[in-house]
Amino acid sequence: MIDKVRVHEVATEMGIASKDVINKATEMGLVVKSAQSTVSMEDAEKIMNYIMNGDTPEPKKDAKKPAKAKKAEEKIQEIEETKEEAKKETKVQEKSKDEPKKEQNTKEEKTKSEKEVKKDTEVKETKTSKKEESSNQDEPKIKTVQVPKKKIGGLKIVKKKKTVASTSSSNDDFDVPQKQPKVSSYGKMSAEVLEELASKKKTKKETPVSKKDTGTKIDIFGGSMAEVSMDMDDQVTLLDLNATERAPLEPEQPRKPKQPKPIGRNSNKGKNAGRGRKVSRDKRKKYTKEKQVEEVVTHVEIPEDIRVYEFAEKLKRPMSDVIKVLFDLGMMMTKNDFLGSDEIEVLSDEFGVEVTIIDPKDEFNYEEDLAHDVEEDPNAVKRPPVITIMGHVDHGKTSLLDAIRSAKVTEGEAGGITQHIGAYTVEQHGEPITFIDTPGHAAFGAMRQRGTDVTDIIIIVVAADDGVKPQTEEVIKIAKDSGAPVIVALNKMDKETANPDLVKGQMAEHGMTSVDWGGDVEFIPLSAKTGMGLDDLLENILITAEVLDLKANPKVPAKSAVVEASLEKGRGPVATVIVQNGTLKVGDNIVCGSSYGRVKALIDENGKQIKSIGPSHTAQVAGLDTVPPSGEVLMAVSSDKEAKEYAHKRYEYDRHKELSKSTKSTLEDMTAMIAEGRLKTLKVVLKADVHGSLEALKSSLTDLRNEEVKVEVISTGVGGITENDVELASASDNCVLLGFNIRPTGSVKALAKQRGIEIRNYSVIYQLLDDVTNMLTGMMDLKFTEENTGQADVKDTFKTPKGMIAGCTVVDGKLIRGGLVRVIREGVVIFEGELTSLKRFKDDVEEVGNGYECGVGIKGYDDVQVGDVIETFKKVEQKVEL
Ligand SMILES: Nc1nc2c(ncn2[C@@H]2O[C@H](COP(=O)(O)OP(=O)(O)OP(=O)(O)O)[C@@H](O)[C@H]2O)c(=O)[nH]1
Repeated sequence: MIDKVRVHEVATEMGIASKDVINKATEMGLVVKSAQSTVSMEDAEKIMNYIMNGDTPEPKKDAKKPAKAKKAEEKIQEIEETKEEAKKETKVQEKSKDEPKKEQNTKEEKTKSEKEVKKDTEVKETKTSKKEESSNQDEPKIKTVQVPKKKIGGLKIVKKKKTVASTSSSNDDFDVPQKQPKVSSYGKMSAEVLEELASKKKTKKETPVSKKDTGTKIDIFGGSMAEVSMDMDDQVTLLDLNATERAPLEPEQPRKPKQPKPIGRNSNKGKNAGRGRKVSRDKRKKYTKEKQVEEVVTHVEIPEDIRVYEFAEKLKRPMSDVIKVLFDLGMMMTKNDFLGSDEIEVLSDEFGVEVTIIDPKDEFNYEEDLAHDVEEDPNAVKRPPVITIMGHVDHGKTSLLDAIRSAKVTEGEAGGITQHIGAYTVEQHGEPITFIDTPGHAAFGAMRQRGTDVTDIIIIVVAADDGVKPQTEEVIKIAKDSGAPVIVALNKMDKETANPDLVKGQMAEHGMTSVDWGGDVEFIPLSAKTGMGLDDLLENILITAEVLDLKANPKVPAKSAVVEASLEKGRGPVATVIVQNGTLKVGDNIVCGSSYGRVKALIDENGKQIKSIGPSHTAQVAGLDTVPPSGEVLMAVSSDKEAKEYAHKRYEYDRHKELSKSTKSTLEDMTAMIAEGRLKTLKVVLKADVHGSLEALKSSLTDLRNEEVKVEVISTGVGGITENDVELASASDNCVLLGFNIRPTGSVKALAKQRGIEIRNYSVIYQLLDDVTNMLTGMMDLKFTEENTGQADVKDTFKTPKGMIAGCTVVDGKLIRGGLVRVIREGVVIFEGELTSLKRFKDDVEEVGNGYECGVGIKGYDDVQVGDVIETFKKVEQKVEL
C-alpha cells in the first residue's frame, strides 16, 4: 500500500512545477526539500487544497493518518469508477436499466448539467457583450472561455460520518498502484502539454479566487458528484482528479472581460477596432493566444483517419486539451496517434462538437461525378463482351489466348504487325469479343481491387490431362466472388491422357457443375494446340453475352479501365484501356487516378493509329503525364483544368495516405523498431510455385541474420510474380523480388524494370539462399583490423612551411608511408591521423627501419613534442561473413 507520495507526483497531478509545490508546502510549515521528497497522502491533499483553494489546513489531531489516506484513496477510486461509468454512459447514451435509481439520476443530472453548461458557455461566447467588456476590463484575473473544457485536478470534500476504521478488506480494494502509473504517464505525455497545463495553473495560482475563475471549465459531472458523496457516511478529503470546483457559475459571468478584447481586436480592420485603446505588446500577445481559444467550432468535417493533433487543429483547440480529455478517460495518446471511432465519439461529446466523417475520396471521385447510368440510358446499345482467361500454371492460358488471337485477329488484317498490348478484340461471325490478354489473374485482381471490374465472362482453363490444381481452386474462388458467369475451357483435349470427366467431377466438387451433368456451367473441350473447339468456345461466349444483355452508350464521354500501362521510349506513359462506356477519342482530356493529360494517340492491337474506340474496345492511349496503375479508371473530362484538378487532388490524397500509413506502422511497430533499430534489413517479396517450397524458403530466409543484418519477408505467395508484387517491392527500400520455379511475364518484367526492381529467379533452393546471404553480406559494414608496423621516439621538432616535422628514431618495427599514424604521449593516444611525409635526410622514403632516424610530418597536427612516440599502422579489411 502506498501512503506516501513524492512531491513531483503531486506537482504532476496538479500540472504545476515541483518548485511551486515545495514553496507552498514550506509556507504551510511542512518540511519538503526536493521534488523527490515524500509527503503523506494527507499532507499531499492539504498541499493541493492549499494551492487550489488557498485554504490553510487546520492541523488535525487525527492519529490515524495512513488509514485516512487509504480511505481517501479508496473513495477516489470508487468515485472515479462511478465517474468513468457515468461518462461512458452519458456519451454512448446507453443506460443500464439495472443500475440503482440514484445512480441513474445522478448520471442524468450530470449529463444535463454538462449540456447546460456547454450550451451556456457557447451562448456566452457567441454573444460576447461589449458592455461586459467595458465593465470588466479592469478586472485583473481573466479567463478565456474554453468551452466544454475539462477541469484540472482539484479537491473535493466528501462528507462521511463514520470514522475510518482500518478495514483491511476495503484497503485491499484500493488500487493505488494503478493510479501511480497513470500519473507518471501523464507526466510523460509531452513537455508541450505539461507546459500548457502548468501555465494555466499558474494563472490560477496568482488569483486568490482562482477557484471561481475556473468556472468557465465544465464539470461534466455537475452537481452529481455531491450526491455521490452524500451517499457516503463518512467525510474524507478527496483528491478529485477530474472534477472542477463546485463554485457556482454565476460569479464567472462577469469574468469574461478579455473575451471581447480579441473580438474587438479581431475586428480591428473593420468595425469595433479596439476603440483606439493602446494595447501593450504583452497584451497583444495574449490577444493572439486567446483569439485562437475563443473560436468556437461546433461542427467539423474530418476524414476517417485523423491524428490527435489534426483533430485539435480542426477544433481550433490546443492539442493539450484533446490529449487531456483522452487521458482523463484513460486513453493514453500522443499527438501523432490516430483517433479511432470511439475516441472521436468521446471527443465530440466532450467538446460539444458535431463531427461528420467525410470520405476524402469524394473530392476526386470523377468516376462518380461523371458517371452515366447505362441501365437507365435510352441511348444504350449492345456492346461486345469482355473476357478474362484464368487457370493453373501451364494449363494453357497463353496458348489459348494466342490460339484465339492468331485464328481470329489476323484475319483480314493483312500487313498488320500484331503486338501485345494487354487486350485484343476478335470477331466471331462478325460479333466482336474482347479478351484481356494478360494471362493469370493479376490484372483481374488489380481491377477488382480498384472496383473496375471490366470482365463480363471468366474462362477457367483446366488442362484435361491434369485436372483441378491449387491455382484452379483459387481462380474458382475469384470467379465466384466476382459473380461473373464462367465457362470452363477443357484444354489439351488433343492429349491421349485427357480425361474430361475427371475434370468435370473435380470441378463439380468445387461447385462448378457442367451443364451435361445437370449444372449450369458450360465445359468446352478444346485444344489450344490444334485449334479444336475454339469456335465452340467463342460461340458459347456470344450466347452467354447475349443472356447478359451487355449495353453501353457510345455517344457519351468515355469511361475506361486500364489493363496495363508502361513507360515507352519515345511515347512516354502508355496505357492499354478497355472502354466500358462511351467513346474515347483522340484529343479528349483525360484523367486517370493521379495522372492526367490529353489523348495524343490511340493505337490498336495491330499497331495502327485509330481516331476513337467505342465500348468494350481496346487500344493503347498515349498522352498521360505519368504511368497509371492497372485497374485505374481512365475517363474523358470536359477540360484540361478539370482533369488536372482531379489528378492533383488524387495525388495529394495518395501522398497523405502514404504518410499516414508510414506513421501508423511506425507507431505500431515502435517497440519492435526500437529492438531491431540497429539491424539493417533486406526486404524480400517471395513467390514460389508450390506452398512447400514457399514455406521452406521463408523459414530459411528468416534464419539468415546476425546482429547487424536480417531478412524480412514482407510478402509471400504461390504463383507467378504479379504487378502487385512489383509495386509492393518498389514501395519499400532495400527490397528484392525472389521467384522460385516461376517466371515473370512480359508486363511484369517491364514494370519491374520501370520501377527499378530486381527480380531474381531460382530453381535451386540453396542458390537462392546463397544469393541472399551474399546480399546480406554486402549490406554489412566493412570490418577492419589494425596492423601496427612500428614505433619511433620523437627526439626533436622542426617548424617548416609545410607544418611541424618530428625528428624521430625508430625504436620498434618500421615506420611506413601511406599508413595511418598515431601520436602517443605518456602512454596516451593524443592524436590519430594521416602521415603526410616520411623522410630520411632530404629524401622521401617508403619506410624507415628500426634504429634509423627520420623526419615525420603529420597531416593537420603541429603539436608533436619531444618525448612523444609516433606509431604507424595499417587498417586491414576483414572479410565479413554472415
Ligand atoms: N498438347 C497440348 N499442349 C498444350 C495445349 N495448350 C498448351 N499446351 C502446352 O502447355 C504448356 C503450357 O502452356 P501455356 O500456354 O504456357 O500455359 P499457361 O497456363 O499460360 O502457363 P503460365 O503462363 O506459366 O501460367 C506449353 O508447353 C504448351 O505448349 C494443348 O491444347 N495441347
